[in-house]
Amino acid sequence: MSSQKEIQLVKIIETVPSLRSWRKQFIKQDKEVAFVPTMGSLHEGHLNLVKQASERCPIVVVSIFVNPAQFGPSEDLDNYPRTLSKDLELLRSLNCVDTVFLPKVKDIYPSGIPLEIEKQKGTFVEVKGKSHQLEGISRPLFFRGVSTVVAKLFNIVQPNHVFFGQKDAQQCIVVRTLISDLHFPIEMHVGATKREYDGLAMSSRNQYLTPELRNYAITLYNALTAIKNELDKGKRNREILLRKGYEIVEEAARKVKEKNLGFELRLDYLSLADPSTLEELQEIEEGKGAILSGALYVGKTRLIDNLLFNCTL
Ligand SMILES: Nc1ncnc2c1ncn2[C@@H]1O[C@H](COP(=O)(O)OP(=O)(O)OP(=O)(O)O)[C@@H](O)[C@H]1O
Ligand SMILES: CC(C)(CO)[C@@H](O)C(=O)[O-]
Ligand code: BAL
Repeated sequence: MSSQKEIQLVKIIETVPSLRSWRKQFIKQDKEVAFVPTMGSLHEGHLNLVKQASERCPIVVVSIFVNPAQFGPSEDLDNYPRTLSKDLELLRSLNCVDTVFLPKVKDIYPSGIPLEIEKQKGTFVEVKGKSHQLEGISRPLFFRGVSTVVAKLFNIVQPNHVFFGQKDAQQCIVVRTLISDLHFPIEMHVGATKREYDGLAMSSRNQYLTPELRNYAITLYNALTAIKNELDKGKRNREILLRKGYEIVEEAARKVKEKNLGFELRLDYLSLADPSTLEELQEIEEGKGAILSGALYVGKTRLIDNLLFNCTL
């Protein structure tokens, strides 16, 4: 008998009909399928979701698709990191992924997908009421793009369980609503945010950061942590809470300016929002929770992060 651990082969599927016909066998075998949608450039945050998926289901599908519809016309679609061979290596090394789905843009968007909304044709999905706040203020078409691709991928993969990361908190809320409103027979799971040694949330976009930018990328997490500490101490007023966060960002931005580092540290927003409505809270009522989140431009790189207070996604 060989002492070597059996290495599981990872199937790579690139077309919708092949994915569908591969998927069919598990319906007949009554085996549940877990699905982890990604845009690739994988890191420990993604891999952790994949491991959770394999603990839940015997069959695991990961998709890698950089979805044009969720990028604004002046965002980083062209530069978004694409590291397919390394991604496949990482997924193989986990030894628990059955199939990696790599669809083509033309198959997901048969009518094409220009980034200008007036030129778009075809079918789009919008989760109204959960998409216009927070991230939706800075990225007005972002959740329309996410909801559309997620609905298409769910229809193609037909998963029983799907896994998303807390790092993209509003995305979790939008997808949960979509699953419920469109009656997808899917159970959603949210994995905790994986962080670097100093607390920076792992993100594919961290690859854009030079060592100098990386030193300041932690500012958002520091601001959120300071606010969370105040919450834990019993403070409940928005102004008092957020002031702590603004001070931390202002201090770091001042340092960047003084040192003449050649980039700008700019806060996009800090938010203290109701976990169900996503509306901004003036005061956190007794027994209620909040989503504490923000976005920070570190040079040209826009990073997001969040911490939860007395709530889940
Ligand atoms: N640090 C993390 N911890 C846990 N899950 C994560 C983390 N980063 C991303 N995810 C999750 O992985 C899935 C795929 O995300 P995506 O491919 O966009 O990666 P990303 O690192 O979030 O990239 P981006 O730089 O675009 O934010 C999403 O459900 C996302 O929430
Ligand atoms: C869910 C997703 C894969 C849709 O493109 C993307 O928004 C992401 O990676 O978080
Ligand atoms: N993880 C979210 C993908 C995006 O920012 O486009």
